[in-house]
Amino acid sequence: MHENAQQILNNPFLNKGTAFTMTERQQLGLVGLLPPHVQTIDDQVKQTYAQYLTKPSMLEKRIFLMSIFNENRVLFYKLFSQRIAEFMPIVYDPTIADTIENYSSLFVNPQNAAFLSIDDPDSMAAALKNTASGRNIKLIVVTDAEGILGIGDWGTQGVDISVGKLMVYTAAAGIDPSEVLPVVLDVGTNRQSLLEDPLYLGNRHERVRGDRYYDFVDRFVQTAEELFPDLYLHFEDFGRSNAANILNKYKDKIVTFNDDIQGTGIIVLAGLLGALNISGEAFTDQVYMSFGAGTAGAGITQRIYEEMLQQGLSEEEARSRFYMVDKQGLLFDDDPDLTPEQKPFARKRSEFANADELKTLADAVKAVHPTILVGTSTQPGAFTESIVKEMAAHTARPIIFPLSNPTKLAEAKAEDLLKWTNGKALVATGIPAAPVELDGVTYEIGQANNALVYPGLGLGTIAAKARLLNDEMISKAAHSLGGIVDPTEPGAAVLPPVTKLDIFSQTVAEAVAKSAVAQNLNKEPIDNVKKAVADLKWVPEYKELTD
Ligand SMILES: NC(=O)c1ccc[n+]([C@@H]2O[C@H](COP(=O)([O-])OP(=O)(O)OC[C@H]3O[C@@H](n4cnc5c(N)ncnc54)[C@H](O)[C@@H]3O)[C@@H](O)[C@H]2O)c1
Ligand SMILES: O=C(O)C[C@H](O)C(=O)O
Ligand SMILES: [Mn+2]
Repeated sequence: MHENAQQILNNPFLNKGTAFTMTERQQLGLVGLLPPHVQTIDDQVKQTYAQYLTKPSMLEKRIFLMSIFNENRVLFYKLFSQRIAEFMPIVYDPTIADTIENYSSLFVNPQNAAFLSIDDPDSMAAALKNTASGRNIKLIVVTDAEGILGIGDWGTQGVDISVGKLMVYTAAAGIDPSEVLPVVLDVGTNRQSLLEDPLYLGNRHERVRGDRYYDFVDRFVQTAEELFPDLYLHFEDFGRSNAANILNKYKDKIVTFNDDIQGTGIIVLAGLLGALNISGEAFTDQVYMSFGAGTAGAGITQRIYEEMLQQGLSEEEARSRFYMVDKQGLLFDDDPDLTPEQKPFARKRSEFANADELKTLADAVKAVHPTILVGTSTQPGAFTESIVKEMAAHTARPIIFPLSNPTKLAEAKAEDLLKWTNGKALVATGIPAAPVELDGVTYEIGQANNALVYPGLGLGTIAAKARLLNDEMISKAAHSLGGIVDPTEPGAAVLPPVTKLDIFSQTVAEAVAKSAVAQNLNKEPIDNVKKAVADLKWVPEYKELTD
């Protein structure tokens, strides 16, 4: 046996399985290691998909697809890119939540992720080098797993969100899978059931907080930047008390992105622009209510506020359009528990005769009459029939986005929102939702999930070799999604369909890269932005491994 043959078969970036040609088999020492018939990638895709169909549950389907991912990246992405809309709920949200909750007991393969432990910070550079293994890393998704989706703290098991987000980057935007690195910062977990689980694979202690935590994050950022100079650093699912701090610390220095704050802000803004395109109402006339004013809720609010300014409102006028509701009820400026991100949007008690009574969403909706209601609260069913009907009684086309993930945490179902409002509600959901039939109209439901924008945003920023990812680029990303849906079509969705994710990721990327170049943020000259984006795109085809 050729000494590298087994290594090649075990390397998912090189392995082609039965598709190794006869010449490759001879030159690489693979003769006899594979059944004699050489398959094409299309044969492999057909066979793999047929096996996939035999798996009885979404979780088993995901486990099967991940076994292909573990063994052969090109085959995995060939299959995924042909069936993006079908596979998204399996590979990504909501099924990914099940695999995160069960990560330790399901563990078979580390999936080329870097596990960085706060108990061993001195090994960080070695750990990153070992996992990169000489690859030119341009994109990292890092999590500390304190706020995974809406399911909370999952310690080391949260690594799957980094792996999953990166899979969508490649399937949607063609980011080269050999140039990405999923990372988990294991700083402990406060989930007692994990600490007590004999199978738990992470550090068995409570989350480290304060300076030691921030020093560890900083050491990670510095080390990653040194090792990978062209890095786009994506932060995912950090906790409410850290996410914005980390973004604010680094966003003016390096190319960094917080998906829950910025990605969600972009997709919700795009969804609102789509909804108002359908209703014909003005953006600046809207009254916005955020239910669940945490990382995502505050990030979205800030983006919508920036848009109000851009559309001509003064800061004071713009602020007057926003209301935040969290556990306490409507947020007021005398509340000592407000987060720094909530403060600018908290109201004065003097604005309401009954301010002290506004302790629930129902009270707040009744007092404010919002035209837009966005849920990022992790409270299932919080958008009740009576709340929705109350909202619809005061606005012709209520815009309602229940965005909490996964499915079990959504504030409402699209179907109910349409039924309760006789089809008037303009709806988008965090997880995919089937079309709704009502009174002879088929309502397509847009998916307001940051996965619809972060791949294009990353592709555009990397293609432009931008020094930073700034607000202007973010705003352009949100606006670029307009014009894909025909708003005159009855039941039109507020956002473009996931079936076109690969196409509009390109659109987003071009808009973002163009903005970077227009602002002189590109580190190297670029004459043709479209070409720069197209040239970066990786396609899932086998490359000849012989010389
Ligand atoms: N669709 C998307 O693209 C998208 C993006 C990001 C987050 N999300 C979802 O949004 C949810 C929140 O995520 P996050 O990262 O902002 O988490 P977070 O913990 O930072 O924020 C959640 C907020 O909800 C508040 N909350 C909890 N119980 C409440 C109650 N009973 N009433 C009102 N508010 C309550 C919390 O106090 C907190 O401020 C999650 O379910 C997540 O999956 C969706
Ligand atoms: O991961 C998702 O589905 C979207 C978002 O980033 C979330 O945290 O819910
Ligand atoms: Mn997230």
